[in-house]
This record gives sequence, C-alpha cells and structure tokens, in this order.
Amino acid sequence: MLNLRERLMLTHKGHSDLKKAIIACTITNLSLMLPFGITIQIFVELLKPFMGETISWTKMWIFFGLGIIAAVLVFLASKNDYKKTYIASYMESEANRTRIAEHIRKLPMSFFNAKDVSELTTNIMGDCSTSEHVLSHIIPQLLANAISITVICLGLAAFDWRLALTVFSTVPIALLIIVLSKKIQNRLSEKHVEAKLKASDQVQEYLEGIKVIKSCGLDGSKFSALDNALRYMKQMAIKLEFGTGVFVAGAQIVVQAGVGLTVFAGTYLLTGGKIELIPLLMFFLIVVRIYGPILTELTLLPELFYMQTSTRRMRRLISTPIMEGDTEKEIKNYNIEFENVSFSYTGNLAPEETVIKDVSISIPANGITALVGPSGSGKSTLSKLIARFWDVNKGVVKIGGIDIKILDPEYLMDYMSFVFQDVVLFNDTIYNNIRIGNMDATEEQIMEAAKAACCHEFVNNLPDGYHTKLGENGSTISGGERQRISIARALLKNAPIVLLDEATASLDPENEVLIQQAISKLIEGKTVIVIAHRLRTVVSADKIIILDKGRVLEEGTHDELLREKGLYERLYSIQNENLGWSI
Ligand SMILES: Nc1ncnc2c1ncn2[C@@H]1O[C@H](COP(=O)(O)OP(=O)(O)OP(=O)(O)O)[C@@H](O)[C@H]1O
Repeated sequence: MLNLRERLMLTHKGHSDLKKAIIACTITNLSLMLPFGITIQIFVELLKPFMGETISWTKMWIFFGLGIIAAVLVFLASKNDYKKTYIASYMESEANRTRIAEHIRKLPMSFFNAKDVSELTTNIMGDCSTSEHVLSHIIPQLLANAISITVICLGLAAFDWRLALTVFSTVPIALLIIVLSKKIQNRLSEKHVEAKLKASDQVQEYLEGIKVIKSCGLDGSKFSALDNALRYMKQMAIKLEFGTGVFVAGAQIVVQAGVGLTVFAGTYLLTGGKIELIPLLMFFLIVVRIYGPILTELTLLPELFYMQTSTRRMRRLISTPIMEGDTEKEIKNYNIEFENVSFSYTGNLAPEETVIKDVSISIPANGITALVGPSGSGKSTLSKLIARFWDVNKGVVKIGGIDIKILDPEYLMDYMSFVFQDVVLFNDTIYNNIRIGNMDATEEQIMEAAKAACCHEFVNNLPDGYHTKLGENGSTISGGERQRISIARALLKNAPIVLLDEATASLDPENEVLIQQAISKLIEGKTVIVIAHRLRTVVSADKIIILDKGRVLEEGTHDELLREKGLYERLYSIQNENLGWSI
C-alpha cells in the first residue's frame, strides 16, 4: 500500500511543503469566514428595529473597524497561502522533471526501444504539469476545504445539532456517488491520456516527415493517421468530460437537496417553538455560504483521480531499473574481448531474434580494428555492446580484462569517443557543441580541436564564427561540416577508445579529404573500432573482422583475408568492380 507521498510522487521537501500549503490554505478559508461573520453581526444589528430594539452605532463602528482588520487578515493569509502553494508546487514540479530526466538518462537502451520519444516528453512535460496543477490548485484546496467545512460543521452543531445534521445529511450520499464512480472515471482518464499520447506521437511523426509530406504533395487532411489520432483524442476528451460531469452534477444536486431539507427542518423547529426566527435566518445564511465549498469539493475530487493516472505513469517510469555499476575501477589497458557473446534486442535468444550469435573475438589495444559485413550483419550492434548501450544476454564483453557489466555506463563512457553517421548536434552555438566533449576544456583547447578537425576555416566564414547557433540538429550547416564538428567534439574528449561509424552517404571529394584528415588526428595512438562500409578504407587496418548474420565468419589482415578467398575477398572484388560505376 503506497503512502500519500509515494502516491503523489513527492520528494521529502515536496511532502513537507504540501503539508504547509494545506495549513496555509485552511487558514485562508477560515479567515474568509471572518468578513462573513461580521456581515452576519451587522445583519442582526440591522434587524433590531423589527424586534423593537434600537441599532447601536457604537457596535456598527466596531464592526466596521473589525471589517477592515478582517480584510487585512484575509490579504495576509492569501499572500501566505499563495507563496506556500504555488511557489512550492512549481519548485516540486521542477524537482520532479529533473528527477525523471536524470532517471531516463540512466535507463538501458532496451527501454527506449519500447518507448516513443513523444511518450517520454509527455511524461516529463504533460504528467508533471498535471501533477503541478493538482498540487497547486487541487490538493491544498481540497483538504483545506474539508478541514474548514468540518470546523464550521462543529460550530453549527454547537449552535443547533438538529439543523447541522440536516445541513450535512446529503453530503455522504454525494461523496459516495463520486467515490463509486471512481473506477469509471479512472478508465476514462486512462483512455484520454492514451489518446493524448497517440496524438502527440502522430504530431511528432508528421513534423518529422514534413519533407516527405511536402514532396509527395500530401496535406494535413490526407495524413490520415494524424487525423484519426486527433479525432480519437477529441472523442475521448468529450467522453471524459461527460463521464465525469454526469456524476459530479448528480452529486451536486444531491447536496443541494440539503437546502430544502434544512428549510423544512428549520420551519418545523420554528413552528414548534424550538428555535427563534433570527437565529434561524442566520442559520439559513450560513447554510447558503457553506454549500459553496462542498460543491467545490465535488468538482475537485475527479481532478485528483485524473492526476492519479499521471502519477501512476510517472511511478512506472521512475521504478524502471537503471543501469548501474562501479564508478572507480580503473581500466588499465584497452584490449576488448568478446567471449561467447549472444544478444537479441528483445532479450529473447530464440534463433530468429538473436542478432549476435556466440561471438568470440579479440580487439587489440592501440590498433585499428574494422568490422565488416553485409547490411544487418550486426556491426553496429557489436559496437553498441562495447559501449554498454545494451547488456549482452549471454557471454561477456571485457575491456582490459574487466567485465563491462560491472562498470557504471556513464563511467565507461569516459573511456570512449564516438563518431556516428547520424551526428547529433544541439540547438546551441558551435563552440558549445564542441565543448560537450569536455566541459572543462579551455577556449584554447576547443579551438585546437576545431582546427584539428578541419572546422576552423568554415566556422570563421560564418557570420558569428564559433558563436553561430546551429539550429535544431545542426540544420543550418552541411552534412560534412556536421560530421567534422562531431569529430572536433570527440578530439576534445580525447578518450582512449574510439568507435567510428564510417559514413555511408557519399561526401564530395573535398569534404571527404577533410574528414579523413580529421579522423586521422582523432585515432592517433587510440584503440579504434571502425564500422566500415567501403572496404578500400580498411585495407590498412590492423585487424578486420567479417560478420555475417550475427556470426564471425573470418578474421585477419587485408592480405590474409584475400588469401582466404572467403566472404571478404568476394565483397572486396564486388566493391572494386563498382568503383567504375557512373551515370
Ligand atoms: N534497436 C533495434 N531494435 C531491434 N532490432 C534492431 C535494432 N537495431 C538493429 N536491429 C536489428 O539487428 C540486426 C543487426 O543490425 P545492425 O544495425 O547491427 O547491423 P549492421 O551490420 O550495422 O547494418 P548496417 O550496415 O545496415 O548499418 C538487424 O537485423 C537489425 O534489424
């Protein structure tokens, strides 16, 4: 059974802040009764002439003064309440977002395989916003209302317990209606959240595929998946509103029936001489006032149920186990060994799902090892296993004799640099994009890395030089330039192991030469694993490993492999023939 803190996904500070917010909100609610109490006293005073008494102006002035004091008290209480509820809830929401983002960073890649980015965005932004709203607007109000209603109820009971009982007699029935409808509301909330997710997923796909949509002459209405998702979301939103509205309206009618009952009971007591007219009128006034907070309670409860759907999703995410390990064990040499490694992306080692099959290889330190093989043979997967992006399902991967499964993935990353085909650049300046390689680097070191990666010249030709913003994923510069920035980043990191995914897309000769120069600098004296697509680039590698359908087929140097006359020799001669290909 989860406690309130766990249910609402609160930090310890958030939990204690919430308690303070509830107290502050209760004080505000009770302070709001002061002007009301004073108004009633004035009302009693004004009725005196009808009872044959005279109005006391001294009392009226005192009430006037008290009214001003009450207004100041309400202002102070509201100010305190505002600070305690809103500021605290936004701070809590920020803490939660950071906590989720931190957690996501440490999750295994298998998690991302099963999740869409839009779902995670919804987790970080949408679910946190829902809980932020509930923490700031719903829970403090809900509990404070409940406390002040109870206090007033006790006050009324002290005045006349029979009438007080009548006033509140319908409240339990109304609450029962809301509580019993919780299951239906939860189901509708789940469906609504699911529909929102689907819609945001489709919007993302639509925006990412905008080039294809334009080039194929499709328009929004023809993009039926998006259309359907938006329509479904609309339907679910209406269903949720309707499903909730029916129960809330029903419960509110039941509560308001209490007014009629009170009037009926009051008149009965009055005619029986058990209550005076003026106290009864005062009672009626209070009753009208007290129903406001009760009706509000009934509308706030469904919002609390809706929040539970969001927090349930956040809890699921935050309880997904992260990849952890040793952060101090020093790797003394960079020999990489695969010992009987099998791996499948689903975790199931059934033959049709296994993409790496019983691989045992050795990648020597301080040399260049090329991974070669047909498309889908498992080259990229092997490199991902070295970086512990995924954990192997069978066997071990060792670096310097240490099983990498015992190392913390982020710590392991300190030993590695990557140059992938799909370069990831951030919407920031070129300078900051390079600096990601080593956040402690000096300006001089950053410039040096940029020069070594052949970036300096093109960067200097940009209007703002190193301070030019790159747009989303470096959309404002060419593919070759993007690649060189990523090499500068890797150079700055200066990690002992370099994983290189050779670009498949053809670059113009000038770019190719520049990238080649940059890479030569990057791999100097390092342990290099290169995923090679063009075999002429691996001729001088110290070791070439040929993969086919997840198995190691051949190993050796270029000359040895040519002599073997196996798959490598076949692929090499096919690529040589194609060199003469032209249009
Ligand atoms: N994230 C993933 N989830 C599930 N299966 C994957 C994933 N990535 C790759 N695969 C599958 O694993 C197998 C090996 O893929 P991998 O990318 O390692 O091959 P590759 O030799 O690098 O191919 P290419 O040269 O075309 O890049 C393929 O069948 C591929 O479909």
